[in-house]
Amino acid sequence: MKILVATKNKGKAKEFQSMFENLGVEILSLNYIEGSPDVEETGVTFEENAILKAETISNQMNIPVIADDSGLEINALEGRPGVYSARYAGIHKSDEDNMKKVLEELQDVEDNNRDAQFVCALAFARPQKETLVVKGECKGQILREKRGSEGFGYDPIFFLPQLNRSMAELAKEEKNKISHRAIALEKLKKLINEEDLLWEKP
Ligand SMILES: O=c1[nH]c(=O)c2ncn([C@@H]3O[C@H](COP(=O)(O)OP(=O)(O)OP(=O)(O)O)[C@@H](O)[C@H]3O)c2[nH]1
Ligand SMILES: [Mg+2]
Repeated sequence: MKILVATKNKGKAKEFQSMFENLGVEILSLNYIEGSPDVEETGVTFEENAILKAETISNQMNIPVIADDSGLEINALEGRPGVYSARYAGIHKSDEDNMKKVLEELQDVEDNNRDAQFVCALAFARPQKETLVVKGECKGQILREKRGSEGFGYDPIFFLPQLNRSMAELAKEEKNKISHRAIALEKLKKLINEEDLLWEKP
């Protein structure tokens, strides 16, 4: 079985592939589809943007599609970068630039006020069926400098106190057990299962 994930982010696509591996599902991302459009993320919430991406691509291709809209919310920055996480330092800036901006903004913020969470909304859009939407969160703290080289995005500056490591110091199997994306995906699988049970009733 193949599932299309409406993302151009290679880090996300890899994590989905890994999380679906033991189910025998192959994940395709928009990087495989020539000329696939950039869906404009005009929503103000993660859920709105996930629905926008999933429904636009599902309507265009007439197939079921999962989309992920995710980001980092930092309490001391009133929830920023939030839905702007991918473009926090500017549209064409890199993960490095985004991390640098966050670290600079938090320079004078005390260690006990650096709480943050990663948030992931997943939308599953299907032709002629209601779109399913779920959300997962993972709590941590923002470090003062990068640690580790796994993962993507802000992982090197996101510290998990309960594991005493940064997200970028976790092996992919470990991240894919505790991450915002893993938690959201578990919820989505549950919803799909419940739905199947409903449909299977005589
Ligand atoms: O360290 C991180 N570990 C993660 O696990 C993670 N998940 C999301 N993020 C950040 O949030 C943006 C999403 O923005 P986003 O949902 O719009 O995705 P994107 O624009 O990169 O790709 P697409 O899916 O829209 O095509 C990303 O670029 C990252 O900066 C993460 N950072
Ligand atoms: Mg995006």
